[in-house]
Amino acid sequence: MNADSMNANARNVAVLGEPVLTARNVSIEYEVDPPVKAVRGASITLHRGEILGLAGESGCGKTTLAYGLNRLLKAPALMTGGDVVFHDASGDDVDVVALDGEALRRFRWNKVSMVFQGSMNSLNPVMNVRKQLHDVFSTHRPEMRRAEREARSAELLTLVGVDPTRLSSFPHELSGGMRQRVMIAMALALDPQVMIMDEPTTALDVVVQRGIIREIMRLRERLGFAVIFITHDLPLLIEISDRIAIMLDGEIIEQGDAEQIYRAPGHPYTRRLLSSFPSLRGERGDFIRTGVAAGGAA
Ligand SMILES: Nc1ncnc2c1ncn2[C@@H]1O[C@H](COP(=O)(O)OP(=O)(O)OP(=O)(O)O)[C@@H](O)[C@H]1O
Repeated sequence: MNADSMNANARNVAVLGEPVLTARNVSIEYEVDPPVKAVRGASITLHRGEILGLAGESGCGKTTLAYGLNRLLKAPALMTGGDVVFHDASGDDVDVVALDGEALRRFRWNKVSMVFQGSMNSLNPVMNVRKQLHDVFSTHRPEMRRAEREARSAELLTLVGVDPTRLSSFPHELSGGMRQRVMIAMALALDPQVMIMDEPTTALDVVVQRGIIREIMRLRERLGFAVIFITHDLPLLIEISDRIAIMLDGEIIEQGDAEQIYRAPGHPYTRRLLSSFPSLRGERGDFIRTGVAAGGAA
């Protein structure tokens, strides 16, 4: 991260203040034999417009927590305790754990959307991009007319850096990077206030990854949504996040400003995690400067 973007992030944190999603003491178990306590008393606060990075080694519970926050858990996973509250821009607080039926359906994707690990493979192979985007609107915005759906679909593709002529393409006609951009467009379709991104670029090559991350950063600046960004790539996380939460064995063991976590990690595990990425230390022990946050098209 360069000095300017670091300062911009610091400013964001300073003016953000207001939470958009608060999780307190969330516990999630897989009810198998023996049971797996995948998330244990996790508390996080996501502020309006910020990027909160969630880091930790494989199996520590990041994906399970993300699913819990968006009420996407399926058996044998069960949230055994805790509160999740969404603080809507309208001023209403939504008890996410209590939502069900129609209210839950309306909440998901409208308020909080998710880009899953490997989600580029979850596009329907026999439908073109237009139909898949239009379906989001027919389900969630039935009042939209066809011409509006078409215009919004084209606008969304443009936003994520895909030519709108691709609306007519089928998934197999797109590269992996393009498919992932289409998934991000779908997650953006209903203008959510929070996007949860679980390893959104891991399956892609590094150059394509960087392009997509840059696009996400730009979109966040422009549209103002908050992001929970999950990845194994701690250097990337330090570079793009305003704040970082570190997870170990189902617990959030440390949470703070990205710069603070980088410069003065409080927990021995965080120090170990940081030292496992030698690339994080330049000659002067400064932030790496790859320019992801700084811009330039992919
Ligand atoms: N369906 C399941 N049944 C039983 N245990 C599960 C199930 N899914 C996940 N787990 C366990 O829950 C724990 C947390 O898994 P989770 O996938 O949330 O971790 P993660 O940090 O996201 O890992 P990764 O980075 O590899 O995706 C792990 O011990 C995992 O083995």
